[in-house]
Amino acid sequence: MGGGGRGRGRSRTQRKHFRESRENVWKRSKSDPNPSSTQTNNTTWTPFSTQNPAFDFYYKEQGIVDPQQWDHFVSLLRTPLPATFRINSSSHFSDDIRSQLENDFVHSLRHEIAEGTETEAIRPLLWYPGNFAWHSNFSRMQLRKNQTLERFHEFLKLENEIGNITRQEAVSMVPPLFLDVHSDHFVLDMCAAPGSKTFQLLEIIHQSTKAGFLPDGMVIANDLDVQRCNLLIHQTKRMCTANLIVTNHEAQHFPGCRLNRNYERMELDNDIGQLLFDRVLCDVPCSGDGTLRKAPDLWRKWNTGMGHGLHSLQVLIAMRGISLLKIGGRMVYSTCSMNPIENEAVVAEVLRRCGGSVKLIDVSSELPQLIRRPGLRRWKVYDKGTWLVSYKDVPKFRRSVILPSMFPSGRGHQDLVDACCNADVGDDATDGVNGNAKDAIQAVENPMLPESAEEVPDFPIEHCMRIVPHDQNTGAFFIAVLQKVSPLPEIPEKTKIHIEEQNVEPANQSLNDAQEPEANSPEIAHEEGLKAASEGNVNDNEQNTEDLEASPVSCEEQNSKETQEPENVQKMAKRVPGKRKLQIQGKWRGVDPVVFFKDEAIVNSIRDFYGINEHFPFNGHLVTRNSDTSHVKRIYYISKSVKDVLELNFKVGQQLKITSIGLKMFERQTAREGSSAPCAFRISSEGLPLILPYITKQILHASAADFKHLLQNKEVKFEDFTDAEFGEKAANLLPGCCVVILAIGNTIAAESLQVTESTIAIGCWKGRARLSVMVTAMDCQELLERLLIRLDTEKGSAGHVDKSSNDVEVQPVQELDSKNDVKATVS
Ligand SMILES: C[S@@+](CC[C@H](N)C(=O)[O-])C[C@H]1O[C@@H](n2cnc3c(N)ncnc32)[C@H](O)[C@@H]1O
Repeated sequence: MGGGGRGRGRSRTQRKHFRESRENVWKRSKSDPNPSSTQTNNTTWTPFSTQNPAFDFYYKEQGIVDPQQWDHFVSLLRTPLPATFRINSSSHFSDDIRSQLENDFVHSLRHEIAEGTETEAIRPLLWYPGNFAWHSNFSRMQLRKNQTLERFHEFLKLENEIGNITRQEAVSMVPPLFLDVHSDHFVLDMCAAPGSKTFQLLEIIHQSTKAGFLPDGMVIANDLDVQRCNLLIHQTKRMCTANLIVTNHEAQHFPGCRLNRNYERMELDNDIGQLLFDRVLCDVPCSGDGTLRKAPDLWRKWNTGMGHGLHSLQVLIAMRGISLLKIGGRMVYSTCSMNPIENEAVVAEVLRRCGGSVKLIDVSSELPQLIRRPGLRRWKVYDKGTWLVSYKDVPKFRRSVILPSMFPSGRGHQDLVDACCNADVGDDATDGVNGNAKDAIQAVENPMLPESAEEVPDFPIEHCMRIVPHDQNTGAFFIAVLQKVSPLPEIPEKTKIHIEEQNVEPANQSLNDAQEPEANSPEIAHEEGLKAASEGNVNDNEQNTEDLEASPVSCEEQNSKETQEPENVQKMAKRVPGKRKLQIQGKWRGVDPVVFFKDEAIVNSIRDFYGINEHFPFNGHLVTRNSDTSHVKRIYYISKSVKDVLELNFKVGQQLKITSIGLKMFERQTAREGSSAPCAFRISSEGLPLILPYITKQILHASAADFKHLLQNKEVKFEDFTDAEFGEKAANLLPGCCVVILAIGNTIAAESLQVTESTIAIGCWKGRARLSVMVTAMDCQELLERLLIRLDTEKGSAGHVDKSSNDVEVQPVQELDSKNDVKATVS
């Protein structure tokens, strides 16, 4: 999906204005003379009136659509995209959500909206495994504005915020599915922000994990843009995972973290000697023209130069991904662009550079219900008003911009390299894409290039997949699945430096336009995202973080050619201006150190207070973002896999620039009564599901009536609980944090209750006279929904839950606290 900073650098007013102008782009009207408009349930949509003739011209000529399908293709591109969403397959509540959707919305919406038609208003996306993904017949704007859909829209918003549902464009869900991720895989998501695919990868990794356990795998989600990293952190925070590291690197220079060969093998307490991945997702920055349906304003800006400017960066990122892949590992390369220069040309160039060590896999038998088209075998390059069929057609003065690798055969590549090393850069060097004309590479024409040679790739490039809007009413996407079958060939040093440097667009400036659609996608959190992200572990220090910046790479590792950090990192740092310079390896000032938390006194006090049994591993699994452990406010829990990577990172001189790691497990809490609570740390809502099966003290089991009472009132005096015995037990707890579990049926005897994945529990604070709930209003609202569904199921009533007959007061969403945890009002 086209990424890049929509909303970035805009003021609140500018953003509001921007949202409004976007809404005006698709104008709604009752009478529409335009034959290409779409009729949906009595609402007629007039398509955006501005077309881009260059777009039509380019894609018609590239032959991405059969001429007889062209009108259908364009009419769909000009029609708003139907909203799609996915139930979090690893969520404890996914069964509840599914039954709520089926009971409340499929039937009622069909009845109210689509009466008299055969079409269901919402239905499962059949190609998505397990039918976790759903398709609606409404665009996002229809969902927002149509009153009949209001309750459904509120449901989607709430469940999305909580993390049980993710609103995501259907085609954007495809690339992670072709990665074939297993729960024990180490996965790298190279260009991950805003994180919709990262979330999906985490879902897959966690899918069959039992309560209280963590999968063996992990995900590293990386993005170049620090602000988009914050969106990513906000997005993935909803997953409550201990198996994630968020990093902030240029993907093409992602560190290899290879241990010095002289490192004593004996000292390794794990098997990781370098950072290699089972799976790599390479969802690169692109021109984003496959997202026109949700970002029609891109149409105005679209031009062929966008693809040209990104091609080299895309190749570099994909090559780095391949080099970080284990032998036998899979990499998915994807874009939300239809442009062959960003797609087939990149894949073909990667295959050429990898010389047989990487294969393009035929995945036609996977996800059979997903309609896709084969990759193009022929395409042309359009530059300055001319179609170029082969590199030999490129005028000399354009050879800094139009590269051999943009053509199907890729021929001319070696000539370009040779020319780079030999040729003088003359005065005729014109504007390179990156604006540094003097650095532009000059190539000489290869007189040996056979005139008649057919311009097609030497690879089965048709194994790539193109998803187009008019096949299944979606956006457009390009996907290629690659497998590394043997080590990469050694690249001559001279060539390598040249390849690294050629024609790389200064990403932050030029990508902004191209990436706007992604930034405006439904899956992006809005302002709250940034706000909440700052509550993540990006910055946990109260002191000046400048002093604490991660140390630059200091190891003298003897990297293999394959995993070595490209030598020109420092050169790049000198070349790039301002902000980007700060973002080069370990130089970004806002990132706090990651420190293993080893304060035994605190750890023991937590263990004793909650009676956490010894099966829950603490040793080496707790980290903080503050080197002064006496001032630690938050303690994060990391999985064994993340711990192994972190230990490796320390051994190689902290090459990884980590912006977020692990799951917030404990948070310092001071009671209003002063220091009366024996334990200074409360369990955070995010960490509770993981640690719950191991807690033996400070725990209560409430009947549905008392649980509901707590959720509705947030504070309940001990004597006000329906069950007097429960009130008494609550009064007898030690002051401070405690956990209240919803009892099943009429059973509240603790011994008969087993914590499972679907157990509902909340953190509370035991004060002098009352229990106070320590979860957000939004979490309360969501838990009440779950409670009602459970009660309904227990009653055995089939079908619809009539919320109106229940005395639950649901709070309006806008009043909700954006924080995940709230401080309790301690009595
Ligand atoms: C297509 S978007 C990624 C969308 C993301 N995979 C998702 O599903 O939410 C591309 C991302 O690449 C990032 N990016 C651009 N240049 C990059 C680079 N050189 N290294 C790493 N990330 C980069 C952008 O900030 C943007 O967030």
